[in-house]
Amino acid sequence: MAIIAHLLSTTCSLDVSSSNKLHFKSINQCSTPIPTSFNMGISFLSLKNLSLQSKRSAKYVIRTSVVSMSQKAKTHNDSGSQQTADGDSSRKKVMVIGGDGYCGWATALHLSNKGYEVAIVDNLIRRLFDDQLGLDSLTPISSIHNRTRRWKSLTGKDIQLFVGDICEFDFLAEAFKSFQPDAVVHFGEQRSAPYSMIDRSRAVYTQHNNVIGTLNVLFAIKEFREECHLVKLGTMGEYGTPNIDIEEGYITITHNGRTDTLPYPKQASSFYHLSKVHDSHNIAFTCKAWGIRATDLNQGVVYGVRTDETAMHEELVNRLDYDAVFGTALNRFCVQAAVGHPLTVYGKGGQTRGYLDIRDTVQCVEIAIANPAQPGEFRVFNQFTEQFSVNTLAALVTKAGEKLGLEVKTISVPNPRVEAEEHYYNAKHTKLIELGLQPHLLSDSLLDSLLNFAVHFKDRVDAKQIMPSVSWKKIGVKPRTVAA
Ligand SMILES: O=c1ccn([C@@H]2O[C@H](COP(=O)(O)OP(=O)(O)O[C@H]3O[C@H](CS(=O)(=O)O)[C@@H](O)[C@H](O)[C@H]3O)[C@@H](O)[C@H]2O)c(=O)[nH]1
Repeated sequence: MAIIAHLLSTTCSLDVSSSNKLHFKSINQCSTPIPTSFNMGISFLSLKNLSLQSKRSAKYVIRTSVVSMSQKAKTHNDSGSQQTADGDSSRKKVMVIGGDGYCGWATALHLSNKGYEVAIVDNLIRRLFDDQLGLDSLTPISSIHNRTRRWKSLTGKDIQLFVGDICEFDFLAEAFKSFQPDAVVHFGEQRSAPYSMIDRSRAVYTQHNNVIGTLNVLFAIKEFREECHLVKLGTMGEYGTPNIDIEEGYITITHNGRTDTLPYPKQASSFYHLSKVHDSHNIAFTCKAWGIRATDLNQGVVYGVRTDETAMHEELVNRLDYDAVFGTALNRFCVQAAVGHPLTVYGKGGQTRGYLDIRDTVQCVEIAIANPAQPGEFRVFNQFTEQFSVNTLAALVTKAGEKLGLEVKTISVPNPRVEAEEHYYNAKHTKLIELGLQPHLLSDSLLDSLLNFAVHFKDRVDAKQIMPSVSWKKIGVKPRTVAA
């Protein structure tokens, strides 16, 4: 281990192959440059003694936990099983890109628990964003290596790990050829709207990382694994807030006497949300042109932290963001209530979105994988279970907080975003239900447990991270640190 640690702190690239041989390549040989935006932005950022150069050597490739023969030979009767042509029972292989993040980690464990053979692909940059901006998860989270080791020791199940950047095609190609996935779940994107609106470099980074990463995944499927089903995390934010019902991906329009079913109009409202629109177009095109099979999961705002698997051990605990850059509305409100900070409703608070429990995120992805799209099909599911306005969420958290003896106040914060604050919103979300989704609707007990969770960790809250400091209108070209 000491040797490996030393090597990682130098400018070497490391590949631990399945034959347990170590392969070294110089970074110059194998990597494309860090996105320019990062090179530009980094010197302005508070790095809390972090050595960026060593963090950047996350451009190495580590592959661990090769599935043992004995494990392969086991019979699985759960949803991860499939019959091979010769009648052998083997497990469906799922590559979870972004498997160290909030939704990705919970999903990787869930699929592993259900009998799928899982590999996580991740460049660990989400952890670097926290270090750059001086943020931290409410919950203490273990390293990805400790996470997967703990999972193995608790369940006997291996999760393979490929640490690297999917924007580097060579890395992704190696991971594909080595793991040979039957399905790829792609969470590996910069997913914060405020992050994408900090400055020019973050806007460019977000679109480069998300669009190029997805393009590379599409090329990898075409080149190495034609039958592989792409399950891509999109967003309900692709649709914006039109004054008509939102359909699931497509709308049938009659115009000048002719009728066609067309992609639903996209009106995204941040450089992040726009990156998902661009992804959807690229995926739709490659389904048509190359026969890729894909499901775009237009997910709403996720809340909650515990899933059956992450609750098994403290080293498996998921991250929970409450800061104004990565924290999402309901999670933020629960943490705010726990520490006595007024709930931060932006503007008039009539902003309505689709929401879902993280336990339903993992269920939806499992359903999509178990019911793959056909070759050439670009399928779109709206992945949320209930709609709420921000004002309604604040009222629910106030009521739940009071039951626990917390005094909860709400303030109206000048809206840092450009978005409608009062609008019509009615989005369809029936396709996943038809395939068997059993929603965990927002209940008093979930709010109680989320609030209790937040109270438990309240000493870890940095109150300076709660108020928003990223403005949609003030975004400029100058790289900036989001001041705490
Ligand atoms: O303290 C807050 C935080 C948010 N909001 C409002 O709550 C709504 C939702 O904001 P959010 O930060 O919870 O969610 P958003 O930025 O839309 O992004 C999150 O939810 C998206 C789904 S959706 O919103 O597009 O349906 C995912 O794609 C993203 O990855 C995820 O970060 C917005 O109108 C926002 O203005 C407040 O009023 N107060």
